[in-house]
Amino acid sequence: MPILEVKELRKTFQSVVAVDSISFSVEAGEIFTIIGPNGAGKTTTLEMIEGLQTPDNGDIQLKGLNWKSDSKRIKQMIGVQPQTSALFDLLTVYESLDVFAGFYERSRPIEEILDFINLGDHRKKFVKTLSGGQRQRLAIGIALVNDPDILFLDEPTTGLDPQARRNLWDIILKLKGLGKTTILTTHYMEEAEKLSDRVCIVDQGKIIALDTPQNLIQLLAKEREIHLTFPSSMKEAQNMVQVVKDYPGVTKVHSEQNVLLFSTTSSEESLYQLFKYTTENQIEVRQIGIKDLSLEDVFIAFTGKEWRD
Ligand SMILES: Nc1ncnc2c1ncn2[C@@H]1O[C@H](COP(=O)(O)OP(=O)(O)OP(=O)(O)O)[C@@H](O)[C@H]1O
Repeated sequence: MPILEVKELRKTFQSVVAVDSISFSVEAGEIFTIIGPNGAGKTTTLEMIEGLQTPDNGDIQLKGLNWKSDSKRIKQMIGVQPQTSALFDLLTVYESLDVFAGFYERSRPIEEILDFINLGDHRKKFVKTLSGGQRQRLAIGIALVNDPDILFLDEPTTGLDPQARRNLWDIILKLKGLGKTTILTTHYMEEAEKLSDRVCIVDQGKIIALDTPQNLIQLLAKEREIHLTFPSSMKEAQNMVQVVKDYPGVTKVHSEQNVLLFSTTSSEESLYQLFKYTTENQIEVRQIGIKDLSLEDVFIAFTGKEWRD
């Protein structure tokens, strides 16, 4: 049984359809990422699952329980990362965790959480003196106080510098090591690609693609762009255009100075023939490149729009 099941979730605000019939399920232990541009409906979706907003329509099951009849049990089972603006500036790191732990019947030892979020040395620091990354780590610690099975992290790395973002990635991956299920939202494609078991791309309240990052990229990977750089003369690159254009699967080919560029739907076969030809004819190749696709390419392919961070 999935740990979370969402069916045909819908939420409107006056004339705005924020979430438009979204359905998905998440297995225990997954890092499941909802990614989409500003206003796509990520926070609204998350808040409905967290019980903070009531859907107009649809069904949410957390370990088979629903908010209407089992809210007390669900609250013990989920961990929600608070907005860092909701932290109390005049409490210390330790006190912040202690206050939140008091809200629950069962809590994880605070020392263990401090260690987990790498704030052990800062336990006596006031929240107002923490860096952005440290605040976000504290917010994850707060989500962990009741030792939940499922954690909800809403854009935990927005606004952080690259190093602080990477430190947070390490913590999110450690959550997986503890066996937790994490539902994450982000604006950052690279983050979704690095962390997620599965990625759900949303735009204008609808799911436009849902799969593992690798499968999403694979969907588009049928055609690859390959480029070959020859030592200096333009002659080889120009001559090779004539050779490569007849290879099976080649859809486009041209040369730019000493570089040959082509697209092919059967990259292995094309490369095999190409290297056979250059070896037999003793043509030196200086560099070869195959363009890797990213989740960003997937988004553009599905929506026809440029990705906007
Ligand atoms: N309380 C509200 N009242 C009116 N409109 C709302 C409200 N909450 C969200 N919306 C609208 O619903 C749509 C989805 O918003 P939501 O915050 O869920 O998107 P998001 O993907 O989380 O965006 P962001 O990345 O900017 O946080 C937006 O058009 C937003 O303006």
